[in-house]
Amino acid sequence: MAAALALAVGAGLLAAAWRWLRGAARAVTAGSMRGKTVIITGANSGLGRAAAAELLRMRARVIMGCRDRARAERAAREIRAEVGEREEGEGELVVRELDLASLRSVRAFCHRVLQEESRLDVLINNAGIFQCPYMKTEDGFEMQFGVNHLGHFLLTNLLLGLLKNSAPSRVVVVSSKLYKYGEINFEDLNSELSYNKSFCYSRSKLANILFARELARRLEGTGVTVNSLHPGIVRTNLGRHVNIPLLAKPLFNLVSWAFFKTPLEGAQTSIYLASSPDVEGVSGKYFGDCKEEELLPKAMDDLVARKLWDISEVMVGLLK
Ligand SMILES: NC(=O)c1ccc[n+]([C@@H]2O[C@H](COP(=O)([O-])OP(=O)(O)OC[C@H]3O[C@@H](n4cnc5c(N)ncnc54)[C@H](O)[C@@H]3O)[C@@H](O)[C@H]2O)c1
Repeated sequence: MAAALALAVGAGLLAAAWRWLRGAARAVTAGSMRGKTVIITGANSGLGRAAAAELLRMRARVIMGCRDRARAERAAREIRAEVGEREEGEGELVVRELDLASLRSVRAFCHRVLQEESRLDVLINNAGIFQCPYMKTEDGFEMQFGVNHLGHFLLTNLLLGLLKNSAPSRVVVVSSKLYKYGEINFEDLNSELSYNKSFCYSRSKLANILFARELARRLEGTGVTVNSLHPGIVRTNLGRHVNIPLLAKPLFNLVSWAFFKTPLEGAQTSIYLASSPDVEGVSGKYFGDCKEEELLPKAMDDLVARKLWDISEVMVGLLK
């Protein structure tokens, strides 16, 4: 036990030194988003919070779409304190209620955005739920598929007109490398026959990529680009439903501190896709560490992507 602990501490120190040497803790993005409006879902925690702070630093008007208003207001206050006061027109942080597990809430959020905002330059579909026990959304969908895919599917579709009117504009979809273990099992999209929390997370993240590619195809020529990404393994609150035995917690914390990315490091690809001139006009691609990456054939299956789109339209009530 003592030897294992010493080994973990040694490895942790080595990893920390490596991170320091390569300067990974520094933000790699810079530039101005002055005059641009960005929506980030799940912006009060983890990757979304880090992206909100960076985009505010870059002078964007950032709308934080969050489920829990009090937590989101607290996060917004903290971010403003970190970033410093902004002059009028030099960036702003706005909190709006958005529960992706409720189609009613998604519709209300979009209704308010369409009433209040004259433009939308970037939509970052970031919020996510990971490996929760079997639960259903307000509308009766399996929670991970409902929040990670269907909620964002409706949200994006309802905001498409504003994105098109603001073109060139961008949709950024936060997926995960775990998509590799998912399948779009059309006969049980709601997991009524069986539920496996890991499979359902992976399936929802595969759905994110198929959605992004299909949306990119549908938006060709409109000036709205759509790309998906995986952020790497990041130290956030995403694992709140994962039970780690009490005794293993210190070791897990040490390993995650040493080897996982910080939220700011993990958010770099989202920020890059939202703001960099390098990806102007690039659409339908998948990124990791700010570089395009190859996808497995299952994530490039256009027939599955179209079928998923059609079924999702019916599930969220866009098509009767
Ligand atoms: N952390 C990682 O290692 C990792 C790896 C791959 C992909 N991701 C993806 O990154 C994204 C961000 O996750 P994170 O790691 O920052 O985790 P996080 O838990 O810190 O943040 C997730 C955010 O989503 C919000 N959210 C959850 N359910 C919601 C709902 N019903 N309505 C509105 N918001 C809701 C949470 O409140 C939170 O703000 C997720 O899509 C996740 O799948 C994370």
